[in-house]
Amino acid sequence: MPELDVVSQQQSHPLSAPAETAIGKPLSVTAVRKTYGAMTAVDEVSMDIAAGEFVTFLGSSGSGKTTTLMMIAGFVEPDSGSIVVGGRDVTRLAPQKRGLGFVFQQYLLFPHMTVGENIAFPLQLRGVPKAEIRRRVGETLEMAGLSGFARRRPRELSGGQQQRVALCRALVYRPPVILMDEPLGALDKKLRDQLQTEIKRIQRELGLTVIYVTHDQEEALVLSDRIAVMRDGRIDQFDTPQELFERPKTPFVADFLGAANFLSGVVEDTGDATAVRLDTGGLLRARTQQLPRGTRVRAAVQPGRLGLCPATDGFCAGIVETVTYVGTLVRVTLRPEGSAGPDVVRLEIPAGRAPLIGDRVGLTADPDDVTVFEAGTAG
Ligand SMILES: Nc1ncnc2c1ncn2[C@@H]1O[C@H](COP(=O)(O)OP(=O)(O)OP(=O)(O)O)[C@@H](O)[C@H]1O
Repeated sequence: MPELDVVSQQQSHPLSAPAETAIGKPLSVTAVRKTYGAMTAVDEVSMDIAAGEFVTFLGSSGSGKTTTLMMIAGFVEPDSGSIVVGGRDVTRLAPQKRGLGFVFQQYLLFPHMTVGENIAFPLQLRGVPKAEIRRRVGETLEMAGLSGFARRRPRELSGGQQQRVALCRALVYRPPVILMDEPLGALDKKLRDQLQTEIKRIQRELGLTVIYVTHDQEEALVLSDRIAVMRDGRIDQFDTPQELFERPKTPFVADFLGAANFLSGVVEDTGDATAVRLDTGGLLRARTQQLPRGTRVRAAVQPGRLGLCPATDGFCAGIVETVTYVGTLVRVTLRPEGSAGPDVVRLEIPAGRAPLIGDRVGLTADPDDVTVFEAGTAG
């Protein structure tokens, strides 16, 4: 049984603990709202997060990610709505009474304490006996690859090491839910990739529930079981990375996650697929949404889902403007023919099929990869 697998993995882990303390708890946010004067920072956000799930709040600056996280943490009081962790309503509880762990961008380590003392601190607060503290600090350092660093002070560590200590300090008392706000934001890409892998490994091994804030799409895609895409204090869509890519519910989601191409047109035919007569003249088929004939629409296609064909065969023809090699892929930009289309269409295709700059080519797309939005849909 899968549940037993999770428990047995945990028991073999250095941070092993009874299942009821080590496995993450579910969390429900219901209609939380926060205003600052006339500004609505978070507008009736609701979500149910399962035990052991890794959820990311993704959105541009000012979309309400941090405010939502801070309401869950207890540092910001919601105007209305409720927050329930593991069946307990914590909406009006002080942060330290919620039993949650935090890791923020600024590591917030105590500079006068050693690494070991920093990690021991949350356990001391909870009155854990000294011998037990020593054991748990040692185990946590080992898990984070920091054995041998216990006596150093934070200033004697690199940024990545300090961030790992901050992670250890959040993990050491085995909180059922860990909240992370751009914890890797200050680090360079290589270190970020490495720590992303570690965070994910630890989260899986301990079965923790994690809520993670980032504005970095790639980071969200790598880490998350589900992503809440936020805009203007609301959740546009809360789904798995695959669903967000394949079935974006708004143009904003299509654009934010994949830098989609948008092509305008009018629904000409419905049936097995929706046929869209594009402003550039061609016919594009989409299987995703049925809209009445004559509806003005925008069709979204991700760059990786477009293919090249002879200029006369595709739904759109154009001239290749740039070809950029990115490993085994090439990024191609195409200037579509006709004055009514987008300025440029972006494709990402295998390097072996790269066209030449100046080639006149056509575009193809599988109807399953085309999402159609009514023109005027927000975003
Ligand atoms: N204490 C505050 N007083 C007034 N306005 C605030 C306060 N905190 C946040 N806001 C506003 O609420 C909105 C949401 O802010 P929030 O920090 O939640 O966004 P965010 O998505 O986390 O952005 P970022 O990625 O830039 O951190 C913003 O417009 C912000 O200016």
